[in-house]
Amino acid sequence: MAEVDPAFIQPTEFRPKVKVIEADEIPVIDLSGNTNDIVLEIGQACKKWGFFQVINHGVPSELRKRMERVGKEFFDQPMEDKKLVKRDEVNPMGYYDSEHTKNVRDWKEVFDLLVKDPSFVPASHEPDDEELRMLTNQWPGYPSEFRDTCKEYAGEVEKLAYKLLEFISLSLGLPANCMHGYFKDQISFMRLNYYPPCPSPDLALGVGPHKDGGALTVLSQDDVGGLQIKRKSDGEWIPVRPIPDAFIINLGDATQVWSNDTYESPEHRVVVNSTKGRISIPFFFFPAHYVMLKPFEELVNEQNPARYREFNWGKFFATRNRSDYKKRDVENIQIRHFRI
Ligand SMILES: O=C(O)CCC(=O)C(=O)O
Ligand SMILES: [Fe+2]
Repeated sequence: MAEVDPAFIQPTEFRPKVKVIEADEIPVIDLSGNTNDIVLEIGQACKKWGFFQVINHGVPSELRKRMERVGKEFFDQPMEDKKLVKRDEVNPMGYYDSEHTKNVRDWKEVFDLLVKDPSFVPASHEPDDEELRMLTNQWPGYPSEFRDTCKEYAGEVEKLAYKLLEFISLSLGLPANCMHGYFKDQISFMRLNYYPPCPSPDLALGVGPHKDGGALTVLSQDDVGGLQIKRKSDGEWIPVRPIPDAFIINLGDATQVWSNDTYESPEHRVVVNSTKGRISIPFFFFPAHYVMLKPFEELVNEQNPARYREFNWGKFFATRNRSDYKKRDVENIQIRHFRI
């Protein structure tokens, strides 16, 4: 990716401004404190931003560094070696460098892996097609510790994801474990993102503006920076400052639906720069394919009726993923399409 091919060029309204706002910051929450305080802080952060960072989260710092190192070693290989584990129409897991967000190509390379191997997802987005497809991981031979490190890291981050789900449930006034059952056959996946230096960071984006789909995302970023969140009050793009050893948490569409819009799935994007490559590792905490998404009954009443009709998470996921391979002319599916 030496110079900017027209496929990467964002429409004018999506291009990043060179000057960014530094004043406002998303909250940093210490998970070693008292549960009531944590729940209160998480509730406030979810309402205002849908984004926060956590420290003292229980994931060993050494493991995270190891994960970042093996990820970097993988991406540093020649392209022909990375292509040995390239994803294709049959297996969407593995390496690829041509993802599109909103039909513009992202300036990044990616390696995707399932947290549960195998995972089962709908074979197609067609509503009446009940066939399932089995997804499995493919692993690179180099670096040799890649597979074990990914598994160990995903296991630790999964524990953190469950813990966060409990805090979020409590912050909505719901029982701590009210969402656990949805994740028994979770289709969560983990992604290693590598954003190479870009000769025209004013024209392209690492990831275009989007919302994450699942319950929540647990994101590790290195010290380079580039993630930005769209501030609800004025639409400004606010950078999410790298904090050593903190994880960034953002809510996804499923939580927006479950909470009946008490919380929103925030829009975010990634800007790139001309000098430094960047690694980030999101863990997308996704329910099982058969889960039907709808607002929790406890959060619905006459004054506050359900804002979404019930829909199947697996079909939503399958419909969204259709746009990954090629440019499409139609807008990708969004939860607002299920609004009542
Ligand atoms: O790289 C990042 O900081 C965020 C990436 C992201 O938003 C995504 O992969 O969904
Ligand atoms: Fe995202």
